[in-house]
Amino acid sequence: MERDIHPAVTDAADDIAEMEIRGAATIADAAAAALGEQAEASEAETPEAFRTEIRTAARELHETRPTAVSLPNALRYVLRGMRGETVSELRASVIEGVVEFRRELDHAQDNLGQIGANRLRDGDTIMTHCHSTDALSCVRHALEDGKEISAIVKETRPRKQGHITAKQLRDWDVPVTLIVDNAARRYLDDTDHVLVGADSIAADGSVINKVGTSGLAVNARERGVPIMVAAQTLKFHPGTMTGHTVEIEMRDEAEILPDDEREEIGDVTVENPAFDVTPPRYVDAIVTERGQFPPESVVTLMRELFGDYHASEPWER
Ligand SMILES: O=P(O)(O)OC[C@H]1O[C@H](OP(=O)(O)O)[C@H](O)[C@@H]1O
Repeated sequence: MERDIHPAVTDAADDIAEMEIRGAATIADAAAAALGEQAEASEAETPEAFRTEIRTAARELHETRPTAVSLPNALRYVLRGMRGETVSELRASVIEGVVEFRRELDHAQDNLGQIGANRLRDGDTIMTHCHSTDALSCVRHALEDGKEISAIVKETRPRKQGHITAKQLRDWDVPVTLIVDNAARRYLDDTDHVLVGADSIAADGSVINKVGTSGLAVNARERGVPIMVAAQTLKFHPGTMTGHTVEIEMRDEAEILPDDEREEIGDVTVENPAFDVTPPRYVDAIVTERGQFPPESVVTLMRELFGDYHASEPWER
């Protein structure tokens, strides 16, 4: 069956695993697009062969990274919409589902951005962690509303995605101060909002985001700086409604300690968790395309959105 998988799927899966494609929303978008290419190019001769092919492709994409729930949510969206009696009907339904999913994702990010922008005042300084397209959508809308925004950007070790944020903000003419992660507490005194994204939001309102978010949130709370999480509902983790926890991805040690440096230090254990969990009490608002929510109340919206969720995933059948 493996040979029927389109190169667009294996390439997307490799790029997601290697973080050439990264960021929860971007990963979801790329995975959906790859499923669309699989459907388009499929040479399956029977409906069952077609279904198997799409499920196999979805499984390959699913196995890349475990934490951002936007990925399984995207795959589920497309696979649940797969219907028809013939290969061509099935193909059309998958392609249509992909187009619809990607359109909704763009709309959600745009709507969320407008809602998040309403929280920002003219002249505010934000502090960012990592690179989040949902968070940047809030800044973009605030700028479009004519507000002046400045940014303190944490570089975000070990992969320094803060540089991507800094570049985007500079392209929008936003004044940027880049700091090392360890300087964050000092600069919170100059910050009006901490603004971050999310890879997953749990049913209790916990925010799973790039490692370092929880420490930043605790420090911000101590300093009285509000913490705003920009996360479209695609980031809601349905499994957490039924007692599952969100798996935290452990990445390669070499991201922290390259081999040559390791040789100098000697035999040490290196741990490289990519994400951490910020408890709801440190978060002021979760901004979604459906409005802003205190973290403790997201479960109500999750029930509405995932009411029919059950643990068996469509790509496992
Ligand atoms: O969906 P958007 O808002 O773009 O990004 C959400 C989150 O995804 C990223 O993870 P990684 O860099 O892929 O490990 C960051 O943790 C970021 O906050």
